[in-house]
Amino acid sequence: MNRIKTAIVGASGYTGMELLRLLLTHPGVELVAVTSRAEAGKSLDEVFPRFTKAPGARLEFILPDPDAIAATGAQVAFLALPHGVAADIARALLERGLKVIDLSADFRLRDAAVYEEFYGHAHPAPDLLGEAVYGLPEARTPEIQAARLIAAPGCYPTSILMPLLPLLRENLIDPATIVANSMSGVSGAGRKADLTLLYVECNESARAYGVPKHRHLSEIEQELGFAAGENVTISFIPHLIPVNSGIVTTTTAKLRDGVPPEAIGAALEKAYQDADFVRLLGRGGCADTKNVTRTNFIDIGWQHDPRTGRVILMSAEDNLGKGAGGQAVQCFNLIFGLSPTDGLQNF
Ligand SMILES: NC(=O)C1=CN([C@@H]2O[C@H](COP(=O)(O)OP(=O)(O)OC[C@H]3O[C@@H](n4cnc5c(N)ncnc54)[C@H](OP(=O)(O)O)[C@@H]3O)[C@@H](O)[C@H]2O)C=CC1
Ligand SMILES: CC(=O)N[C@@H](CCC(=O)OP(=O)(O)O)C(=O)O
Repeated sequence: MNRIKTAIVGASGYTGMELLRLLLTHPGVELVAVTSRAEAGKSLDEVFPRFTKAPGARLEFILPDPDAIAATGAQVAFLALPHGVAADIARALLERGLKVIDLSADFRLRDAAVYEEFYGHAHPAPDLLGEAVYGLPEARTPEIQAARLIAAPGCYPTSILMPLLPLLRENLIDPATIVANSMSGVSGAGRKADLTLLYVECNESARAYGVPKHRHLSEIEQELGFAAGENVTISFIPHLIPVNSGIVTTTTAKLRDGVPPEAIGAALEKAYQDADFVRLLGRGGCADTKNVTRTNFIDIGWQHDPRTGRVILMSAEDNLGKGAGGQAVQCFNLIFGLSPTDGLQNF
């Protein structure tokens, strides 16, 4: 079988490293380019000794220059770059005939004005927003299969949208009552020097941040709105906790009048019973990050509180896995007609 010639742009960061972990042994992938400005000229195993015995470990980092990337024959590029930077490189690679799977936030929103409101600068490529597909595979399989440009969802949004979308589509909950609390490991903030992310600052610390308007609210509310068929505004409170990776999210919302609690479990089963990477824990199942880190799974449990009339949804994923690199590889498998689980069978 011809393997797909693949580039990772921004391969020296945390999501880039997770993509390397998944793609170096993916049966359908030939890794032909990895980029980093700081590491250009060094080989993968020099930068990441953990990959020393992996096939392709001697591949050298190059600069993130679109011509140089295209010259390697790459057919597809994963962009693991900061938002604001990814859009220009995406455009240049699309113009050179590559497909692009962007892990940044640059193409997740349909409305450039909402991007500007939440990201604080004008959208760098508003003309491409119309064709980008929000890459949540369980919700958009046919669109992803046909796409040239994928916007892989954010880590928090994935953990919030996966349990809520089936309930909103079936009109089981009141969207105005949704409250989501998430806790994330520190790798969610990227591999960068930042005083607040130093070991001593984080390792005995747990705190909320980004309140009341974390930038992920923009895509969460966009996607919830599509499912509900109306504008949706929610409360979302992220927290930083002292683990390397993993996100656990607890979301509550009021059931619509007359909806029996069992309808929640039935809607989740209907949506995800055949999904390769969703594990339903049933009523009372409390999702735990320890069961999902280093995998592409999202675990989802639920409970009903008769005192408040609220459903409680509990989800856990790896922010670098289902929240980023793993989900991007799921999209890659769909685009190239590969087996959905290729490269992702880590337990
Ligand atoms: N970490 C996470 O859990 C998640 C992250 N994401 C998103 O994925 C993207 C990557 O995140 P993450 O891996 O954490 O980030 P990192 O900061 O860990 O890595 C960023 C990468 O981009 C490169 N880079 C940085 N600035 C530029 C630039 N101006 N031009 C070209 N290359 C650049 C860096 O290498 P160098 O500086 O050497 O060029 C590095 O390889 C971000 O958009 C992030 O928001 C999405 C979901 C989850
Ligand atoms: C713990 C932590 O800092 N998490 C990051 C998650 C954001 C992220 O990676 O998301 P994008 O892909 O949308 O940029 C944050 O809150 O900014």
